[in-house]
Amino acid sequence: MFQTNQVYPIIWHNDSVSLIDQTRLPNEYAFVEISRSEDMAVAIKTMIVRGAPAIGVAAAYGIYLGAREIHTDNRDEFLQDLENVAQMLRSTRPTAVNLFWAISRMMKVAYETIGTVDEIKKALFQTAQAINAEDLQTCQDIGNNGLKALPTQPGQLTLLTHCNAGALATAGYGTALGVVRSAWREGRLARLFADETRPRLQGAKLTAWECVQEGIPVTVITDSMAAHCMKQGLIHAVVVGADRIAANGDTANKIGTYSLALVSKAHNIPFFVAAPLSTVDFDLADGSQIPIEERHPGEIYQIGDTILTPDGVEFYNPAFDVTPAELITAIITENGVFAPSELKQQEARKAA
Ligand SMILES: CSC[C@H]1O[C@H](OP(=O)(O)O)[C@H](O)[C@@H]1O
Repeated sequence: MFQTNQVYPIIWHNDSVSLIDQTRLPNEYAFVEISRSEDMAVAIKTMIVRGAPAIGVAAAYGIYLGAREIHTDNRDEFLQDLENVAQMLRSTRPTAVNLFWAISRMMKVAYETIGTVDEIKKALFQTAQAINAEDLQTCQDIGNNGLKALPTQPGQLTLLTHCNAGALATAGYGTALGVVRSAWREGRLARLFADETRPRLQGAKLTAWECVQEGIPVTVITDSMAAHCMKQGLIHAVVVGADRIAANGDTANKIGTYSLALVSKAHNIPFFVAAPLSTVDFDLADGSQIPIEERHPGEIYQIGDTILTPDGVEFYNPAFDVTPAELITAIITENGVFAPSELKQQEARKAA
């Protein structure tokens, strides 16, 4: 399952969780060892670990780490204290539904495990490990299903992506970048264009880094260049990730995705969303109620030690936007490729 030459952002190692510190890439490939639930919450909130599926996996381990910190043999007391851990992890970031899905799955195991507190803790550890392994397999399935969706272009494709929906944003392999990886490995990809993705620059820093690791030709552009590249005929298709997809296919993803979908439509370029079913919120009829995280304005006005703006200005820093289903050509999942209107049929196949 886990191969030595691949990128895995979250690994259980030496009785703690080893996270790639994504805030230090691409200049440093460093790890943070997490052995306490509070530290996992900080790692998610500060984006040491980020990406919808990845923060779901991280939260799952966070629940287990929290369970380990509870010292009682009384089941009711244990479950009450574990609820407090779950609430702490739920409060880290509001948009990616994978976080809430993973916490819900872990808490269901805690309540449904008949046995001692120690037996519950063991079941929680096994479930966190399973969520990690399942997401890796899911991403590989998404990548392969993406091959059926991509245009059958004479010659090789040039794709464009936004932000980082790669191995770093998942348990490994990636969703949107998983489709790119599969196309590259099948000899169908000529080049990837990566939006730098202001303000956190996940495209320039993380997607480009993943491509260089794998030898995938990558061109980094600023977000505002995407329309021009499309008008020049440089882009054959767009594939992005997702943080929360509503039942009708409306999709919340990194800020800038909505405008990318609009220009894709204007240029009649296929626009794909690649995501596991754990990213679909079937309880939401449409995207109007998806909570959009607002982050610190410093992400806008500061890069490194450089302050970009004068005093006296205001800032608005929504980390995500919502792309309406009608702008999405298809949603690529582990179960296949679906038009947004077909997504509802997949509800029964989503792991509880
Ligand atoms: C595999 S989808 C990851 C998804 O999450 C990213 O957001 P963030 O970097 O803020 O966690 C971005 O929206 C990606 O598309």
